[in-house]
Amino acid sequence: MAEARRIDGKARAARIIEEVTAATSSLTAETGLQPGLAVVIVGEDPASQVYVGSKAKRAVECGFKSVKHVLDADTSEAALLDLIAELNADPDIHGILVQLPLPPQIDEGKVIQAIDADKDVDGFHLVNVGRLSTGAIDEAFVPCTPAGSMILIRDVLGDDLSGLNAVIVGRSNIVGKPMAQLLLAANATVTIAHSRTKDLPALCRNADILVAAVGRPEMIGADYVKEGAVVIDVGINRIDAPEKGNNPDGSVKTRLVGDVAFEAASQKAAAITPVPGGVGPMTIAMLMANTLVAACRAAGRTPPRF
Ligand SMILES: NC(=O)C1=CN([C@@H]2O[C@H](COP(=O)(O)OP(=O)(O)OC[C@H]3O[C@@H](n4cnc5c(N)ncnc54)[C@H](OP(=O)(O)O)[C@@H]3O)[C@@H](O)[C@H]2O)C=CC1
Ligand SMILES: Nc1nc(=O)c2c([nH]1)NC[C@@H]1CN(c3ccc(C(=O)N[C@@H](CCC(=O)O)C(=O)O)cc3)C=[N+]21
Repeated sequence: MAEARRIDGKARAARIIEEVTAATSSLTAETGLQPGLAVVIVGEDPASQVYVGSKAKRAVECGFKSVKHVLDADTSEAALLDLIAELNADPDIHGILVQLPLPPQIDEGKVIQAIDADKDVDGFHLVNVGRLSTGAIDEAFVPCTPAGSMILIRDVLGDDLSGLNAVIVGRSNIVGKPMAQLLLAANATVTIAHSRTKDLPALCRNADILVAAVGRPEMIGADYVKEGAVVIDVGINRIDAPEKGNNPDGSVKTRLVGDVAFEAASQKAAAITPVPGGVGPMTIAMLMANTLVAACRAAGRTPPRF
């Protein structure tokens, strides 16, 4: 079979950002309301800092008010909950994102549930999880990574996935489970695999749609891929790249790879997302889309669909 089509998540994300920017401009012109996004980061994890930085940059591009709160790594749970209460009460803030993971002294579940469900642009609050899993998708905030992945899948296969087998590798609350809900809502036959799954390659070879959200660099090789499958690589793994030489400080340079061995899997897939430039940019675009939706709802307007 011919080499797979490379799904350009970066270009697709740029189109979503354009749509969000246009819709924001009308919302602000007609109602005077400017969408506001607050991003909260606890600690100095440099990888997280990069994501938070690009989120803030995109938010400004969209015409949002963007606020970033960086708290010390040793911040107490109580102090973080106080900040969330403040943001919940702030009428200029429509979306709140608390970057995960949080340091060990803070209970992540408690923090997520403290965010006003109507400002929960990550879609992690139990109310939004419940809406998604009961089919009230239009009222929910859908988690950004699965929502972005779903757009890429729909671009290739259309809105109705009837008769198609989807396998998701990974069962996290932020990626695997909501991804399964979206695929199910689109009529796919869904299987969720994880570290206890028996004979994973054989299971994956049954997938017309294969979503890898494992966190293991290039684990999904050609032997996991059905001929003609659509492969969505959610994984973001930074690995040493000695071939690139060293940084000025003597440390070895790194590169980003997904959970899928891209070249090998491309020989069998019909379409596949790269890393970088695949799901990652879509995640950020959907965060902007969710923030716009939150602001539209606050203004009593029907939000656009993405
Ligand atoms: N592109 C983006 O925007 C985003 C990318 N990511 C990336 O996606 C990946 C997954 O993230 P996340 O869901 O948070 O990760 P988690 O670590 O929460 O979950 C990983 C899942 O993979 C399963 N798993 C681990 N090893 C194996 C294995 N050998 N075989 C089968 N299953 C396995 C685990 O199984 P078990 O439950 O049994 O332990 C678990 O369900 C990471 O690389 C992360 O960086 C995450 C969020 C956004
Ligand atoms: N509350 C919360 N919400 C999140 O959505 C969330 C989080 N916590 N914690 C961390 C993960 C990870 N994540 C990514 C977002 C964008 C890229 C992204 O844009 N990646 C670029 C490359 C970026 C680079 O070069 O480093 C790409 O794949 O092309 C990656 C990863 C969101 N996450």
